[in-house]
Amino acid sequence: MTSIGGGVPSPYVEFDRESWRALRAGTPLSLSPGELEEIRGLADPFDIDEVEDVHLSLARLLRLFVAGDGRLRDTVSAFLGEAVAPTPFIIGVAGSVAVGKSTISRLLRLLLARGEGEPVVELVSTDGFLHPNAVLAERGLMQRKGFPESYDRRALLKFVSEIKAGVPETSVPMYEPLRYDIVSGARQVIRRPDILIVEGLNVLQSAKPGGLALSDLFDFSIYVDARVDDIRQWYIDRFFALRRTIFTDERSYFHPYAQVDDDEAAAQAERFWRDINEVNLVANILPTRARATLVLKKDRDHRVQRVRLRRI
Ligand SMILES: Nc1ncnc2c1ncn2[C@@H]1O[C@H](COP(=O)(O)OP(=O)(O)O)[C@@H](O)[C@H]1O
Ligand SMILES: CC(C)(COP(=O)(O)O)[C@@H](O)C(=O)NCCC(=O)O
Repeated sequence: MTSIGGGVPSPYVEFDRESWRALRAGTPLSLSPGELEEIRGLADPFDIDEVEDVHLSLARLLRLFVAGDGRLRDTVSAFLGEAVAPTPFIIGVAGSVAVGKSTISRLLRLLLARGEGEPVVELVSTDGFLHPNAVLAERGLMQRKGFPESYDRRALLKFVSEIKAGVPETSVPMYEPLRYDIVSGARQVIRRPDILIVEGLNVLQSAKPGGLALSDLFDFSIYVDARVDDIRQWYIDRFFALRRTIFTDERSYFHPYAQVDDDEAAAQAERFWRDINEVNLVANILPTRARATLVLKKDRDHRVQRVRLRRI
């Protein structure tokens, strides 16, 4: 048993990369190099070793959890003497800006969808629930994008509750990173998936006293973790990669940063990191880490080096 210091036993089982990899237990690699390229985020050096060493074991564990959920439902059905309809299995993926949540979520979606019975797996990012820029500006929150108060938390909770309740169809608003804003009127339609992945900075926030938190509806949650200084560097590296790509588009909110010199761009990226994203990480996101079922800890090179799994 691992200890959390002072001799107090830890509620987690901890694995290094090698011992976690062994838990893949023959799970086949069902992903081509082309598919890996498609799901990899910009400036994320994610590679096939990462899938083989980390995510196949994780996919196996998630499938076991989904199967266990089904057995629990059978138990309740037996108790009630009538069949209880299955509800979607909900997975939350949390962590800082620029930590690589989207890549991991896209990969899990693909791996899980290729499991036995080919379940329907949907992925929703919480950015669609950000208030539009006009609302953020009116509330003085433009420098707080990504903070809990920058989201329509009620709408997000309603959406996940609807999914958990098994509604046949629902939809979520859409965010366009290029324009840095909600696309007015656009919706992503979600039709009763077997598994839903909800990815975002704040998905593990706790509720106000007496309230219901999003994470109360999760069947499994993952926190993607790394040292703050390493994430800062990844944020800046990605800002430079975006400068060479998306920011060159005149419609990009960040287009002005494609036109300044490298020193000015670096200074601006540092400011965005220090004044917005690091404050949010330290004040709001990191404190939710202990609520995750599983923590993936990345090293400086973006490679997962340790995995912590909560004892159930
Ligand atoms: N300014 C931007 N313009 C366009 N795309 C962006 C911008 N910032 C981030 N992205 C993209 O949005 C996605 C989510 O990024 P982020 O919220 O930082 O989470 P993470 O890096 O953990 O996936 C990533 O795929 C990233 O490449
Ligand atoms: C869109 C985000 C708030 C992330 O949204 P999420 O899907 O995690 O809810 C974030 O990527 C972002 O744009 N932050 C604003 C600060 C910045 O531009 O760096």
